[in-house]
Amino acid sequence: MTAQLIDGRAFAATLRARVRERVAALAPEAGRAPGLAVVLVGHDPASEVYVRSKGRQALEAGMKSFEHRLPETTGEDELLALIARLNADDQVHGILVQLPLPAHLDPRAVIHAIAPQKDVDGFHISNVGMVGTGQDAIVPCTPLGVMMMLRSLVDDFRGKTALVIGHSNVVGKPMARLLLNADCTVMVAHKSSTNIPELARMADILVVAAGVPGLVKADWIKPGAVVIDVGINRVDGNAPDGRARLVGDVDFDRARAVAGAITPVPGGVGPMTIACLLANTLRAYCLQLGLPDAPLLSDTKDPE
Ligand SMILES: Nc1nc(=O)c2c([nH]1)NC[C@@H]1CN(c3ccc(C(=O)N[C@@H](CCC(=O)O)C(=O)O)cc3)C=[N+]21
Repeated sequence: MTAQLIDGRAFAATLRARVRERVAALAPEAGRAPGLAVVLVGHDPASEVYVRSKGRQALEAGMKSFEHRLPETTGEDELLALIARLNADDQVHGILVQLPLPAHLDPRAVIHAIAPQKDVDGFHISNVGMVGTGQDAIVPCTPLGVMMMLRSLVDDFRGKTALVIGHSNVVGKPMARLLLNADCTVMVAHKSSTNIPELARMADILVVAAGVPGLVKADWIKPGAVVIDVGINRVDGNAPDGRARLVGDVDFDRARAVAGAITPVPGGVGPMTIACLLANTLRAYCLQLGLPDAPLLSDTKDPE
């Protein structure tokens, strides 16, 4: 058997088109468009790439994009003052502070300074707590994108068993909560747990967000399982042009022969993360303006 490839670029393109249509219908005048502010402190080259593509995709969706690039040496007071201004700015409906922050800045203090209704990353304790208690809230972009892809493949989460490898606040923990909210049976493993292979073999749904290239071996995978690879690791060499290439946390070439469906890296979860940021910005806009907030992709089975 060869696994079905889950095309994250196609899902993301469909979601972006739906966001664009909804924005055009809700805010025909540019002056009233949803606005996304992205804050980048310092010069992490990978972060700069994401900031640029977020800004470009926001504009393509008919939104306004505000970029704030601050020097590496920015003090916490200065960053908190910027967030206070963005919280008060009625052109800004979504605020994302790019992580990781330089070591002298406390990410918790910064995240919790963002108004929860503008927290399009879904990292504020208020949104985290709402999702944790099964309430409607702004959901972190990566797990949201994963749920949208899973919904197209899994008819009913009841009776299904999932393993999430990695328990970060950004991916693993919210991922586990969303699967629980969908009535899945959920296991969460630390990446260095010695019994991961046995746990994985029980999983109908395997979500890997460990940041370890090739961690998940083909013989850990239950035949026919849905495998979602959240890892984005840069490894040197091997690309035809000798440059660094991206690989996931799953031994993809061998896993393909066992899994029922699998996401590639690149072109899997990554593009959905950015598309979900736009969806969250639209959602935040609707919440702030008291507009109805209809589902975009989560309720559909087919990305076409
Ligand atoms: N507050 C905050 N929120 C984030 O969501 C956030 C962040 N900080 N810091 C950095 C990480 C990283 N991240 C990615 C998003 C999309 C791709 C993506 O689209 N990747 C492409 C490949 C891109 C390439 O070629 O480099 C793919 O997987 O196909 C990757 C990484 C969001 N992050």
